[in-house]
Amino acid sequence: MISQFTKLGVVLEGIISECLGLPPDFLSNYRNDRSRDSLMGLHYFPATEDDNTGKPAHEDPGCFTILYQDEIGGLQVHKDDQWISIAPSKNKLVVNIGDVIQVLSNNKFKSATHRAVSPSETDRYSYAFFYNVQGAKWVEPLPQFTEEIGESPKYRGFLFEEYHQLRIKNRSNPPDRPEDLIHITHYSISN
Ligand SMILES: O=C(O)CCC(=O)C(=O)O
Ligand SMILES: [Fe+2]
Repeated sequence: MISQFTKLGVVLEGIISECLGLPPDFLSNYRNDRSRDSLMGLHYFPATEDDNTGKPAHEDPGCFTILYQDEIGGLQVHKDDQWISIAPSKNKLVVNIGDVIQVLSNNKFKSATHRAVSPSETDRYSYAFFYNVQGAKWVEPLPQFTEEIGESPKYRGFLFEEYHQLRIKNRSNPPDRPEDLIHITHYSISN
């Protein structure tokens, strides 16, 4: 399964690079080390009477994520102030843009805010394949989306590892107030 996702990711890297107006091999060169890519199998238990949060709203930190959900459904994407349910289908994969692409493109592409709702009375399974970058990778808005077009960078640069660790800490050591959770806006430059 990992090798299938990896093959698909290589195709998607090219498509996303071209959609951004970059050379088709841009992302594959940028992501020259695939050691941080990971496949996660997720098992959601049925919702309880007062809580149907499967996975709370978030953006994925890496480049992009390929999601496969079973026929139960529950994946939702936030758009125009609404939660849109993504209908499950055996033949459907969902690709979410992640924070790294948002930063590289200086917000031209937005990382998808999404969540998973737990089903009532049944279990749910999904798979997420995370296309990350290696920990030592420096992430900052590319000149093509800043100085070359007269735009100021919307983020300061950071090491992917640092951001990834902060995101892991959100889960392992959650802050008392939800507004203190670390998002990519942690690196925003306010002009
Ligand atoms: O289970 C799902 O459909 C979504 C999982 C997800 O968004 C994640 O693991 O980052
Ligand atoms: Fe996610």
